[in-house]
Amino acid sequence: MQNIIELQNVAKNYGNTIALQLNRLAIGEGELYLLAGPNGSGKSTLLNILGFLTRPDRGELLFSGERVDWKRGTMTRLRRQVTLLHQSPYLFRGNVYDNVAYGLSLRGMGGAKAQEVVSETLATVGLDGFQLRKHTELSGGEAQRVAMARALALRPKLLLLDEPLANVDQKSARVLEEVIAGLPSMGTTVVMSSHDPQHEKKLPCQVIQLQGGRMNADHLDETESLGNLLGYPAVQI
Ligand SMILES: Nc1ncnc2c1ncn2[C@@H]1O[C@H](COP(=O)(O)OP(=O)(O)OP(=O)(O)O)[C@@H](O)[C@H]1O
Repeated sequence: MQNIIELQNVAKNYGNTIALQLNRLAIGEGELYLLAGPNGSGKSTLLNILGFLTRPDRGELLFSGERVDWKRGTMTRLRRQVTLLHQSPYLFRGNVYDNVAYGLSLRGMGGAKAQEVVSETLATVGLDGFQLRKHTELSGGEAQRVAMARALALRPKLLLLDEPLANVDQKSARVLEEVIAGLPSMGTTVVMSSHDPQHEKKLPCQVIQLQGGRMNADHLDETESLGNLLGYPAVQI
Protein backbone atom coordinates (compact mmCIF):
# COMPACT_ATOMS: atom_id res chain seq x y z
CA MET A 1 0.00 0.00 0.00
CA GLN A 2 1.30 3.45 -0.91
CA ASN A 3 1.29 6.12 1.77
CA ILE A 4 -0.43 9.41 0.94
CA ILE A 5 1.23 11.12 3.87
CA GLU A 6 3.93 10.13 6.29
CA LEU A 7 5.17 11.88 9.43
CA GLN A 8 8.66 11.23 10.77
CA ASN A 9 9.81 12.40 14.23
CA VAL A 10 7.18 15.13 14.25
CA ALA A 11 6.70 17.27 17.35
CA LYS A 12 4.57 20.31 18.12
CA ASN A 13 4.70 22.15 21.44
CA TYR A 14 2.73 25.10 22.77
CA GLY A 15 4.95 26.64 25.44
CA ASN A 16 5.66 23.78 27.85
CA THR A 17 2.77 21.69 26.53
CA ILE A 18 3.68 18.80 24.26
CA ALA A 19 0.73 18.84 21.86
CA LEU A 20 2.10 16.11 19.58
CA GLN A 21 5.13 13.86 19.50
CA LEU A 22 5.15 11.03 16.94
CA ASN A 23 8.05 8.87 15.83
CA ARG A 24 6.37 7.73 12.67
CA LEU A 25 2.85 7.77 11.31
CA ALA A 26 2.02 6.49 7.84
CA ILE A 27 -1.41 7.15 6.34
CA GLY A 28 -2.13 4.64 3.58
CA GLU A 29 -3.78 5.86 0.39
CA GLY A 30 -7.46 4.94 0.03
CA GLU A 31 -7.95 4.12 3.71
CA LEU A 32 -10.21 5.48 6.45
CA TYR A 33 -8.59 6.29 9.80
CA LEU A 34 -10.33 7.13 13.02
CA LEU A 35 -8.42 9.44 15.31
CA ALA A 36 -9.39 8.66 18.89
CA GLY A 37 -8.26 10.04 22.21
CA PRO A 38 -9.43 12.15 25.14
CA ASN A 39 -9.69 15.95 25.15
CA GLY A 40 -6.31 17.56 24.68
CA SER A 41 -4.64 14.38 23.36
CA GLY A 42 -3.50 16.10 20.16
CA LYS A 43 -6.17 15.13 17.62
CA SER A 44 -6.76 18.65 16.24
CA THR A 45 -3.04 19.38 16.28
CA LEU A 46 -2.41 16.27 14.18
CA LEU A 47 -5.24 17.13 11.75
CA ASN A 48 -3.87 20.66 11.35
CA ILE A 49 -0.39 19.29 10.61
CA LEU A 50 -1.78 16.75 8.13
CA GLY A 51 -3.69 19.61 6.47
CA PHE A 52 -0.53 21.74 6.25
CA LEU A 53 -2.16 24.42 8.41
CA THR A 54 0.29 24.01 11.31
CA ARG A 55 3.99 23.54 10.75
CA PRO A 56 5.53 21.20 13.31
CA ASP A 57 8.45 22.43 15.43
CA ARG A 58 10.51 19.53 14.18
CA GLY A 59 10.24 16.50 11.95
CA GLU A 60 9.48 15.73 8.34
CA LEU A 61 6.33 15.20 6.31
CA LEU A 62 6.22 13.26 3.06
CA PHE A 63 3.17 13.74 0.80
CA SER A 64 2.87 11.01 -1.85
CA GLY A 65 6.58 10.47 -1.32
CA GLU A 66 7.48 14.16 -1.78
CA ARG A 67 9.30 15.83 1.11
CA VAL A 68 7.26 18.83 2.28
CA ASP A 69 9.52 21.92 2.29
CA TRP A 70 6.88 24.44 3.55
CA LYS A 71 7.76 26.86 0.74
CA ARG A 72 4.84 28.95 -0.45
CA GLY A 73 4.66 27.54 -4.00
CA THR A 74 4.86 23.95 -2.80
CA MET A 75 2.24 24.52 -0.12
CA THR A 76 -0.25 26.12 -2.52
CA ARG A 77 0.02 23.02 -4.70
CA LEU A 78 -0.16 20.52 -1.84
CA ARG A 79 -2.99 22.29 0.03
CA ARG A 80 -5.16 21.91 -3.07
CA GLN A 81 -5.07 18.17 -2.53
CA VAL A 82 -6.11 18.25 1.11
CA THR A 83 -9.30 19.58 2.74
CA LEU A 84 -10.00 19.96 6.46
CA LEU A 85 -13.62 20.08 7.62
CA HIS A 86 -14.22 21.47 11.11
CA GLN A 87 -16.78 20.43 13.68
CA SER A 88 -18.74 23.67 13.29
CA PRO A 89 -18.02 24.75 9.74
CA TYR A 90 -18.64 28.30 8.70
CA LEU A 91 -21.18 28.69 5.92
CA PHE A 92 -20.95 31.85 3.87
CA ARG A 93 -23.85 34.21 3.40
CA GLY A 94 -25.97 33.32 0.42
CA ASN A 95 -27.48 30.04 -0.58
CA VAL A 96 -26.37 26.44 -0.59
CA TYR A 97 -25.25 26.62 -4.23
CA ASP A 98 -22.97 29.60 -3.49
CA ASN A 99 -21.40 27.71 -0.61
CA VAL A 100 -20.69 24.49 -2.49
CA ALA A 101 -19.56 26.29 -5.67
CA TYR A 102 -17.24 28.70 -3.82
CA GLY A 103 -14.09 26.56 -3.93
CA LEU A 104 -14.82 25.53 -7.50
CA SER A 105 -14.96 29.16 -8.65
CA LEU A 106 -11.61 29.82 -6.92
CA ARG A 107 -10.22 27.04 -9.09
CA GLY A 108 -11.70 28.56 -12.23
CA MET A 109 -14.73 26.29 -12.60
CA GLY A 110 -18.10 27.92 -13.28
CA GLY A 111 -21.18 27.57 -15.48
CA ALA A 112 -22.73 24.24 -16.36
CA LYS A 113 -19.75 22.20 -15.16
CA ALA A 114 -19.90 23.79 -11.69
CA GLN A 115 -23.68 23.27 -11.58
CA GLU A 116 -23.17 19.60 -12.39
CA VAL A 117 -20.52 19.13 -9.68
CA VAL A 118 -22.63 20.98 -7.09
CA SER A 119 -25.68 18.91 -7.96
CA GLU A 120 -23.68 15.65 -7.77
CA THR A 121 -22.07 16.43 -4.43
CA LEU A 122 -25.33 17.64 -2.90
CA ALA A 123 -26.95 14.39 -4.03
CA THR A 124 -24.12 12.47 -2.35
CA VAL A 125 -25.07 14.04 1.02
CA GLY A 126 -28.82 13.67 0.36
CA LEU A 127 -29.45 17.36 -0.31
CA ASP A 128 -30.01 17.62 -4.07
CA GLY A 129 -32.63 20.29 -4.65
CA PHE A 130 -31.31 22.42 -1.76
CA GLN A 131 -29.30 24.67 -4.10
CA LEU A 132 -31.42 27.80 -3.55
CA ARG A 133 -31.99 27.27 0.18
CA LYS A 134 -30.48 30.13 2.23
CA HIS A 135 -27.75 29.18 4.72
CA THR A 136 -29.98 30.52 7.50
CA GLU A 137 -32.72 28.05 6.55
CA LEU A 138 -30.71 24.91 7.30
CA SER A 139 -30.70 22.72 10.40
CA GLY A 140 -27.32 22.10 12.05
CA GLY A 141 -27.13 18.66 10.46
CA GLU A 142 -28.03 20.00 7.00
CA ALA A 143 -25.43 22.74 7.36
CA GLN A 144 -22.80 20.10 8.19
CA ARG A 145 -23.88 18.11 5.10
CA VAL A 146 -23.54 21.25 2.95
CA ALA A 147 -20.06 21.77 4.38
CA MET A 148 -19.23 18.16 3.52
CA ALA A 149 -20.53 18.70 -0.04
CA ARG A 150 -18.37 21.84 -0.29
CA ALA A 151 -15.33 19.80 0.76
CA LEU A 152 -16.14 16.88 -1.57
CA ALA A 153 -16.74 19.16 -4.57
CA LEU A 154 -13.01 19.89 -4.51
CA ARG A 155 -12.25 16.18 -4.90
CA PRO A 156 -9.51 16.16 -2.25
CA LYS A 157 -7.04 13.28 -2.22
CA LEU A 158 -6.98 13.55 1.56
CA LEU A 159 -10.04 14.61 3.57
CA LEU A 160 -9.53 15.54 7.22
CA LEU A 161 -12.60 15.62 9.45
CA ASP A 162 -12.48 17.16 12.92
CA GLU A 163 -15.40 15.68 14.89
CA PRO A 164 -17.78 16.00 11.91
CA LEU A 165 -20.62 14.13 13.61
CA ALA A 166 -20.45 15.72 17.04
CA ASN A 167 -23.31 18.21 16.76
CA VAL A 168 -25.57 16.78 14.10
CA ASP A 169 -28.99 15.15 14.28
CA GLN A 170 -29.32 11.39 13.94
CA LYS A 171 -30.45 11.43 10.31
CA SER A 172 -27.60 13.65 9.17
CA ALA A 173 -25.13 11.59 11.20
CA ARG A 174 -26.24 8.39 9.47
CA VAL A 175 -26.02 10.01 6.02
CA LEU A 176 -22.57 11.42 6.78
CA GLU A 177 -21.36 8.10 8.20
CA GLU A 178 -22.42 6.36 5.01
CA VAL A 179 -20.74 9.01 2.84
CA ILE A 180 -17.53 8.85 4.90
CA ALA A 181 -17.46 5.03 4.78
CA GLY A 182 -17.71 5.13 0.96
CA LEU A 183 -15.01 7.74 0.32
CA PRO A 184 -11.95 5.45 0.32
CA SER A 185 -13.39 3.37 -2.52
CA MET A 186 -13.78 6.62 -4.49
CA GLY A 187 -10.10 7.43 -4.06
CA THR A 188 -10.30 9.80 -1.09
CA THR A 189 -8.25 8.96 1.98
CA VAL A 190 -9.99 10.04 5.18
CA VAL A 191 -8.68 10.84 8.67
CA MET A 192 -11.52 11.62 11.07
CA SER A 193 -11.38 12.50 14.76
CA SER A 194 -14.16 11.31 17.01
CA HIS A 195 -15.05 10.95 20.67
CA ASP A 196 -17.76 8.40 19.89
CA PRO A 197 -16.59 4.83 20.60
CA GLN A 198 -19.38 3.56 18.33
CA HIS A 199 -17.61 4.92 15.25
CA GLU A 200 -14.78 2.49 15.76
CA LYS A 201 -17.30 -0.35 15.47
CA LYS A 202 -19.54 1.13 12.78
CA LEU A 203 -17.02 2.46 10.29
CA PRO A 204 -14.60 0.35 8.21
CA CYS A 205 -11.63 2.09 9.76
CA GLN A 206 -8.22 1.75 11.28
CA VAL A 207 -7.76 3.43 14.63
CA ILE A 208 -5.07 5.90 15.58
CA GLN A 209 -5.20 6.22 19.36
CA LEU A 210 -3.64 9.36 20.84
CA GLN A 211 -2.83 10.01 24.47
CA GLY A 212 -0.90 13.05 25.65
CA GLY A 213 0.19 13.80 22.09
CA ARG A 214 1.60 10.33 21.55
CA MET A 215 0.26 7.30 19.80
CA ASN A 216 -0.87 4.59 22.16
CA ALA A 217 1.68 1.85 21.58
CA ASP A 218 -0.25 -0.84 23.48
CA HIS A 219 -1.66 -2.26 20.30
CA LEU A 220 0.56 -0.62 17.72
CA ASP A 221 4.23 -0.34 16.96
CA GLU A 222 4.73 3.29 15.92
CA THR A 223 7.36 2.23 13.42
CA GLU A 224 4.83 0.08 11.61
CA SER A 225 2.34 1.24 9.04
CA LEU A 226 -1.22 1.27 10.34
CA GLY A 227 -2.15 -0.78 7.30
CA ASN A 228 -1.84 -3.96 9.33
CA LEU A 229 -4.68 -3.10 11.69
CA LEU A 230 -7.99 -4.82 11.45
CA GLY A 231 -10.82 -3.17 9.46
CA TYR A 232 -14.48 -3.34 10.44
CA PRO A 233 -17.46 -4.05 8.19
CA ALA A 234 -19.11 -1.04 6.54
CA VAL A 235 -22.06 0.62 8.22
CA GLN A 236 -25.47 -0.37 6.87
CA ILE A 237 -27.93 2.50 6.54
N1 LIG B 1 -3.11 27.29 20.03
C1 LIG B 1 -2.79 26.67 21.16
N2 LIG B 1 -2.17 27.33 22.16
C2 LIG B 1 -1.80 26.70 23.29
N3 LIG B 1 -2.04 25.39 23.53
C3 LIG B 1 -2.67 24.68 22.59
C4 LIG B 1 -3.07 25.29 21.35
N4 LIG B 1 -3.66 24.33 20.59
C5 LIG B 1 -3.63 23.20 21.31
N5 LIG B 1 -3.03 23.41 22.51
C6 LIG B 1 -2.78 22.39 23.54
O1 LIG B 1 -2.20 21.26 22.90
C7 LIG B 1 -2.76 20.04 23.42
C8 LIG B 1 -3.41 19.27 22.29
O2 LIG B 1 -4.58 20.00 21.88
P1 LIG B 1 -5.53 19.51 20.70
O3 LIG B 1 -6.52 20.60 20.45
O4 LIG B 1 -4.71 19.06 19.56
O5 LIG B 1 -6.24 18.25 21.39
P2 LIG B 1 -7.58 17.49 20.94
O6 LIG B 1 -7.30 16.04 21.15
O7 LIG B 1 -7.98 17.91 19.58
O8 LIG B 1 -8.62 18.00 22.01
P3 LIG B 1 -10.25 18.09 21.89
O9 LIG B 1 -10.73 16.68 21.82
O10 LIG B 1 -10.63 18.78 23.16
O11 LIG B 1 -10.56 18.91 20.67
C9 LIG B 1 -3.70 20.46 24.54
O12 LIG B 1 -3.02 20.39 25.76
C10 LIG B 1 -4.07 21.90 24.19
O13 LIG B 1 -4.40 22.63 25.35
